[in-house]
Amino acid sequence: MSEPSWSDKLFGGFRKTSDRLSENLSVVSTAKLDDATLDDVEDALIMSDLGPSAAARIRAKLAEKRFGLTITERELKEAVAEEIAAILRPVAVPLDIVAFPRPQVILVIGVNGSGKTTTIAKLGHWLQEDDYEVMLAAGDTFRAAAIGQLKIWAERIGAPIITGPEGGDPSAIVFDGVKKATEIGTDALIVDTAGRLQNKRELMDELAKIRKVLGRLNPEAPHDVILVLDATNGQNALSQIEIFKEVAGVTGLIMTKLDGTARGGVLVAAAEQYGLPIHAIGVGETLDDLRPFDPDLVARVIAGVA
Ligand SMILES: Nc1nc2c(ncn2[C@@H]2O[C@H](COP(=O)(O)OP(=O)(O)OP(=O)(O)O)[C@@H](O)[C@H]2O)c(=O)[nH]1
Repeated sequence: MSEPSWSDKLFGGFRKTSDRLSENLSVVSTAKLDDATLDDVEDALIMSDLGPSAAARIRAKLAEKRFGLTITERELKEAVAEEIAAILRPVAVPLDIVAFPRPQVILVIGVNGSGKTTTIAKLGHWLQEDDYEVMLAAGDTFRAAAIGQLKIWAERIGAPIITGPEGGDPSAIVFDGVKKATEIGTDALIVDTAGRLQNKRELMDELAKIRKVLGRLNPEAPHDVILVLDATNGQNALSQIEIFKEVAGVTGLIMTKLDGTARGGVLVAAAEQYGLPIHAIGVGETLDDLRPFDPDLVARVIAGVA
């Protein structure tokens, strides 16, 4: 049997999300696009985690283009897909390795369990496939388990890793990482961090210290601060963006666990509300399950017309 194509896999992963939106939109069936129908569409979008702001925007666009026309369910879904794509396109920004001098320093933050460690490994693997040399740094020194897990992933992808003792100073590890990466000409240094939100002050202080230490080696670093979000958290993922944006200067997002959740609509809410680049999406637990963020395909999959 041949391997499922990427869009089949994406569609499979997003099935619960698209089923939910389809089900919510099907209340509309063939109908005249009047205020009452538009209300139903807006409610369906909100119930599917797209958020009130994206829902209002999509409603307004549908009204602008088709008010008073009779529309089939399929046409409605096509039209919704088009408006979702319009929201997603501006934030679909691939992660480019452009730092000069090398390495490009990529800090990865996110609450425990968001998929941060796995995403670091997947991202490393992805960059290696594009012929970049990658190094990892175990800056989450808060838990020994985090260091151990990252070591295992580093071995699996065959990337060097900089570690320190549990409870050690993350900025010292990052410093060592940049020095070593510079010495051996590594393209990207991907840094795991302890993304605890319980204490904003501590997190801010820790990141400020990392920035200060990095600044001594390269004022441009860190080049990227990527927030990893777990889509299954739904609206809660949005409040994490809000907080991390404020305390950590997030430059981009990766949303994980889009496979098997009905809450993938939150991707659209995040794009609409925050406008931060979405570099990639995670749709599974293996190394190949980090994927470029294709806004048109994702929009069609969410709307159930892929
Ligand atoms: N289904 C699915 N599972 C994922 C995805 N990304 C990560 N996971 C799983 O989510 C769990 C948590 O992932 P980790 O990478 O350990 O998350 P973390 O944020 O580093 O968590 P801690 O190690 O607890 O801080 C693991 O079981 C991963 O296999 C994804 O895209 N899809």
